[in-house]
Amino acid sequence: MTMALKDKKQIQKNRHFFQSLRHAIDGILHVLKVERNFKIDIFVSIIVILISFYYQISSAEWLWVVFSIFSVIIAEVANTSIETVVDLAADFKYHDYAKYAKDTAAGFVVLTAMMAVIIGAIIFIPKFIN
Ligand SMILES: Nc1ncnc2c1ncn2[C@@H]1O[C@H](COP(=O)(O)OP(=O)(O)OP(=O)(O)O)[C@@H](O)[C@H]1O
Repeated sequence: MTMALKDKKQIQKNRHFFQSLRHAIDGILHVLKVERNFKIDIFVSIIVILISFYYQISSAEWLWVVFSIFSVIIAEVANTSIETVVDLAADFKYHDYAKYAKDTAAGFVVLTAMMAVIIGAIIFIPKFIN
């Protein structure tokens, strides 16, 4: 809705790459605005990046850290997208399928976060111990 209003209620296809990119950035900023968990994800990601610099982790470890951070962020953006479509389709009325869709989307985020925590534990616990 916000994006459509800014773009004079555009519903036709984007005309060029930068228009597509601007809408994609609008989408990510929208998630940042409406999802409290997303702000927490960004905060935790910054902490993890600072710890990674402090311990001077290897290139291979950086790859896993970047993979983990982006996985959680991507999952949050996908979750918000699914929630928005569900609200639109269900019109904010209770529906069992709306619950399944939202709960499974939330499960996707939780599984991704679990993976990130496990990867983080494998990389950082040995460094914390030594
Ligand atoms: N239209 C609906 N019909 C049935 N259940 C719903 C509906 N909308 C929300 N729910 C239930 O309420 C929960 C919270 O929904 P909401 O849209 O507020 O997600 P949220 O709090 O933003 O979730 P998350 O923390 O995963 O981002 C859903 O996981 C679902 O179980």
